[in-house]
Amino acid sequence: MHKVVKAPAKINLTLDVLRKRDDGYHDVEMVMTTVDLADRIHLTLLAEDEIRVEVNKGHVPANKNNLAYQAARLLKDRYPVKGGVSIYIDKHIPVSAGLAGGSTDAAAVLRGLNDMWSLGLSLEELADIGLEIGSDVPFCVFGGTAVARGRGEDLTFISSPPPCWVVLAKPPAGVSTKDIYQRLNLDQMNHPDTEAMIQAIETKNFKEICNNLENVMEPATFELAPEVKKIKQRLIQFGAEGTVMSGSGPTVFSLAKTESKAYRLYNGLKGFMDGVFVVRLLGHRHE
Ligand SMILES: C[C@](O)(CO)[C@H](O)COP(=O)(O)OP(=O)(O)OC[C@H]1O[C@@H](n2ccc(N)nc2=O)[C@H](O)[C@@H]1O
Ligand SMILES: Nc1ncnc2c1ncn2[C@@H]1O[C@H](COP(=O)(O)OP(=O)(O)OP(=O)(O)O)[C@@H](O)[C@H]1O
Repeated sequence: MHKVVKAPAKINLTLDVLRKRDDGYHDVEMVMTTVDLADRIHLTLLAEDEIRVEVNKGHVPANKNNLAYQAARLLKDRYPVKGGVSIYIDKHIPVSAGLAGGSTDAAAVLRGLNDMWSLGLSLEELADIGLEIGSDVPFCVFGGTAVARGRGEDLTFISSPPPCWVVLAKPPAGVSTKDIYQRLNLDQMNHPDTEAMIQAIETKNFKEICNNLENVMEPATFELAPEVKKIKQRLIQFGAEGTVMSGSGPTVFSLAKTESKAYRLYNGLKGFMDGVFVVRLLGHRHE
């Protein structure tokens, strides 16, 4: 049996960090949504008890370190599954970008294998399993638009933002999520107005969504990788309606109401860097 599952990237419209917890993680409050930039996960059932991973990009691990492998392993170890699976990842989402590339691949494997192995698990149960892999996995199991709290697993779904375009700019800078969390100055940060963002989304007010984009991780990432700040400034100079960094970065994105506006930003940036994408905001849950 063979199946192809789409694994879309996420962006953080707001990202707030509230406190450090005793378990080493932080309590967050963030508004997340999905964009139409997706990996495609090819799943093929195997008769032998083996989990194989192949990726069409050299620098992504094709072994047990791959989050997609870990998702299959957790299901296979926990449920009475006969045989194994071959996972081929057709990667389109930039890696280590703040777009949850690995997490969404893991989530797609959970959804796909739940079906193919007839496990009958609910999305909530898959999300619980996903949290063992990473904090962004539960959201990726559902997709859509949600306020994520706790470590990121406490999800409240809200309506999708109005249709719009997203220009993503991923500079080559490498930043570690763990490192950025550790560098946050929790006593001194510009917290987003999460309620105002939720209101703006619920009322489909594009301008207010743009005005409320905010990410408390920006100062820490900008300090480590100043080019990320430069890209944000460039997008603002080019007339972007709203611009912010996604996750711990280094991807910065702008929202654009029209395709022509999105391509104006794209063409402006392309002169300076590779790694620029124009995609649509998805915002709705996986079918
Ligand atoms: C920055 C975000 O991408 C925003 O969506 C997420 O909060 C990070 O999600 P992720 O990459 O799935 O993170 P994980 O793989 O669970 O954790 C990586 C590291 O980030 C830190 N971490 C992560 C999530 C969280 N709520 N608090 C944390 O302090 C921890 O040091 C952890 O060791
Ligand atoms: N399926 C996968 N796709 C991409 N990277 C993976 C995958 N599995 C494991 N990794 C490893 O995870 C690391 C982080 O990659 P990923 O693309 O998930 O980061 P990210 O977009 O910053 O995630 P997040 O937004 O959740 O913090 C990479 O260094 C890579 O080696």
